[in-house]
Amino acid sequence: MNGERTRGDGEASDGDSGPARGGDPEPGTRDPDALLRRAGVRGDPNRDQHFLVDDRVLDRLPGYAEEADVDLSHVLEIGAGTGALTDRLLAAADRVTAIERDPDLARFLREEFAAEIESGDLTVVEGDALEVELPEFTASISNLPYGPSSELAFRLLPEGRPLVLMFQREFAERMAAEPGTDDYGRLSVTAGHYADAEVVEPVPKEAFSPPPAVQSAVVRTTPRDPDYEVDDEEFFMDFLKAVFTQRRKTIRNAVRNTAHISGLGDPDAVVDAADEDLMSARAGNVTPAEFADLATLAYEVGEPGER
Ligand SMILES: C[S@@+](CC[C@H](N)C(=O)[O-])C[C@H]1O[C@@H](n2cnc3c(N)ncnc32)[C@H](O)[C@@H]1O
Repeated sequence: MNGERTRGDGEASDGDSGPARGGDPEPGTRDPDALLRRAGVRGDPNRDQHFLVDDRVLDRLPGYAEEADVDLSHVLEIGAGTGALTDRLLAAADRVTAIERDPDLARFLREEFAAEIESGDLTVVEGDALEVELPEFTASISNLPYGPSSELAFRLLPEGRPLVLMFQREFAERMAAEPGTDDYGRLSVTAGHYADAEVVEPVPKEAFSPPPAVQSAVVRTTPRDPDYEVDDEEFFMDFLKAVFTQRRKTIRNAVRNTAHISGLGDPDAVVDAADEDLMSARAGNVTPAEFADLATLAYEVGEPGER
């Protein structure tokens, strides 16, 4: 642990730790405020830049993977910023690959972590994490940029690796929600297709500089196969998207009203062939396995076509 300092307690004192004082700091000891000062940045919310400055949260993030016995031989970090989390990851992992889109921050990371790059412990990839080729990694631990967080999560989840990711709190809770709860929705089913998801820590705005507009939360996902089978994964995802656009309607009406999204040529055939009770339910109460059975039936009898 790096002490019990939190944001705003007036103890931002070790601003001279790190290379600026001469010598290379031990991984896991860099002060987040000092990194911000050395990088000379403030964080631009328009570029999804909210840097973690609470040491306790930074210290706990790799711990969520460690306590789940996650293989940390090659950790992927998306959106490395000034490297406060990168530094903690270097202390916990054998090897880290850090992706950062902002060229100024990528340059700073290459300077700040020159020794770790030189030793092969760290690779800095400058680019958009939605576009660059991802390396083979054993886990990802990231404070994600919130703008593309959904796309990034669904880029990572199919890789079948454990993830510890910071999201907007509402997104995190929807991702981990169970059927029958207010938060349960398309995101819960689609994320649950790849992994078990749990919210391990809510994180207040004050943990970041600059503070974001909304609260955050850390989600840990553990990959596993779903307890159902679907013939066509793409159709399953489109079918979920379709019926959840009408979550207040019965599944019967949702299937009928959303053929333009699901691509079903004959939604009535699906309604006629499906279980009556299921057709009278609402999407928020239907389990992933029930959705999978219904999507399989829809694929067989509903004439899926162009989407
Ligand atoms: C929420 S900040 C986290 C920074 C750092 N990991 C931390 O915890 O302090 C997100 C970072 O992702 C970067 N970023 C934004 N969009 C990105 C993208 N599409 N690909 C890679 N990095 C991105 C931002 O420049 C920013 O440094």
